[in-house]
Amino acid sequence: MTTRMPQVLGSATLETMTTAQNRAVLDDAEERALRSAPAPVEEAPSSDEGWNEPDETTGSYALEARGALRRVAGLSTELADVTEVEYRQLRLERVVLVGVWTEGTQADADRSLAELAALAETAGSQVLEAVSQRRDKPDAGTYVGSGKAVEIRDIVAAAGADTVICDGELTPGQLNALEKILKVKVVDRTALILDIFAQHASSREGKAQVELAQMQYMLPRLRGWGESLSRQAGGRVAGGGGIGTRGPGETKIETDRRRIRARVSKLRREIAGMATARATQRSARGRNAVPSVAIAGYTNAGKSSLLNRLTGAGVLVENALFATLDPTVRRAQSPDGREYTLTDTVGFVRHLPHQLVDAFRSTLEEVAAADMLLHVVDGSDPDPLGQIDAVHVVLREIDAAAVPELIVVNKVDAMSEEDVLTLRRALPGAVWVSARTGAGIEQLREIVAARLPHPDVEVDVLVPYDRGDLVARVHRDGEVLKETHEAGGTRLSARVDGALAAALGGFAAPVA
Ligand SMILES: Nc1nc2c(ncn2[C@@H]2O[C@H](COP(=O)(O)OP(=O)(O)OP(=O)(O)O)[C@@H](O)[C@H]2O)c(=O)[nH]1
Ligand SMILES: [Mg+2]
Repeated sequence: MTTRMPQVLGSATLETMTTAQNRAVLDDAEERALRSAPAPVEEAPSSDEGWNEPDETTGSYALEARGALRRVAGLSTELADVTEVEYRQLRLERVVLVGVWTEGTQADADRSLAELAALAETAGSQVLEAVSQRRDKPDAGTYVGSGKAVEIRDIVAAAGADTVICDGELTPGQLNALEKILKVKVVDRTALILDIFAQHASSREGKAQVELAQMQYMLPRLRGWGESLSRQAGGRVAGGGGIGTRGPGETKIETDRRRIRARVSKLRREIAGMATARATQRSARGRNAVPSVAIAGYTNAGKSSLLNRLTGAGVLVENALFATLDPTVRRAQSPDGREYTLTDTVGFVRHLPHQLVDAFRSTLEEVAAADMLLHVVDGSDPDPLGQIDAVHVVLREIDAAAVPELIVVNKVDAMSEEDVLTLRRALPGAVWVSARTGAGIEQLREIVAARLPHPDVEVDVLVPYDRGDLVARVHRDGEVLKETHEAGGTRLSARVDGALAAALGGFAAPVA
């Protein structure tokens, strides 16, 4: 009695349209798309591999398709081009924030919304209102539940907002259903963070990584002509759309999907190439046995400020979330003269979208490959311990949990004495600094120096005065325990790595 195929599509009709051979390569959605497919309106860029798939360009339906209705360019509200992804077109200007909290205290919920507000402002929008709701779990259909959604609609209308941002990652269905009720654009936290990353990416690698993450986010959320394919493919055929709107919309979606998939694999290859280059640089540094220290931590904790303070790097510091996306490597020197590298990295956040962790994996490898981690925490934040937990979650995800970590509580200048005392009890092993005033920085340098991996060969050598280069190398790469100047040269007792020990091999000091 009931058929799964939409009624307008008799399989007999399909049979007459396509050859058996063609049908073999078409999936259900493509078949439905072809049924009313207009001639392709635009040409795909030839560089996008995967675009010229046989089912797109060959087959007996081509003639039929040419006789079908053509879409008139410029009247469609859907995406004109996959590179203009949906959320880039968002104008997040006047927004209302909506949160659902399922666990924790009211204060936790408020903090989460305050962070969402900071994210929204960083993305360039003005926050008009924020509402949160306590539920056992988000409503599967509308995230907040349909009754609450109606209340929110009134708030949105009264505030004159054009966008609602939900504090979580919503399913495409939830986003759709909410938009229907609220009558404004609905965006989730993941889309918001992706938007900030897109605005801040500047290097070729950063841009490619952000685009990859955006594409991954967008794939399951493509919509055409106001209806989402996933709703239709899921069997719940939308009532209002009708034959004419549904078909061409789907065609475009399938086309976009293919192009996005092709773009995703191209981006993956590009990013892998750039990651290889960086891994080579890293292993070159490794060969010289220069210890590496990575600065990681919650976004806006002051990581870049700390790098600047420790090395005079001149890296961008901004009171904005995710100001830094590209890793910056600088040389630093310990008080005893040993060199090491310091790497500034992208900041973390609670529930960092998995698409971003995945796309930025190669950048984050800098952290996993480091000898030591300076985990910078904003001590003036209302919830520093929560930030530390969130950072640990991401560190585990990128396999960096085993790297020795030194907690650096920053912004002590902005903390009350009481807060310092409380936090000191919770973080007994931490170093306390202010990148702004310089307080605690010397102590930090010393602790870092003491914790750097120690070269493992102890030597006692007499280096002739014409080999000042070797003495300099010992100072730079090794650890000098004792140095005296004697008639025959510089007498050094030091700890060095294997390569340097070999270079010093011929200068063993005479036993006294
Ligand atoms: N009061 C105070 N503010 C600081 C201190 N260190 C950094 N800041 C401020 O904190 C904000 C963020 O600093 P950044 O160094 O950009 O922080 P980040 O961790 O690199 O941030 P992202 O790259 O965005 O993740 C800026 O407004 C800094 O001026 C400090 O010791 N005290
Ligand atoms: Mg930074």
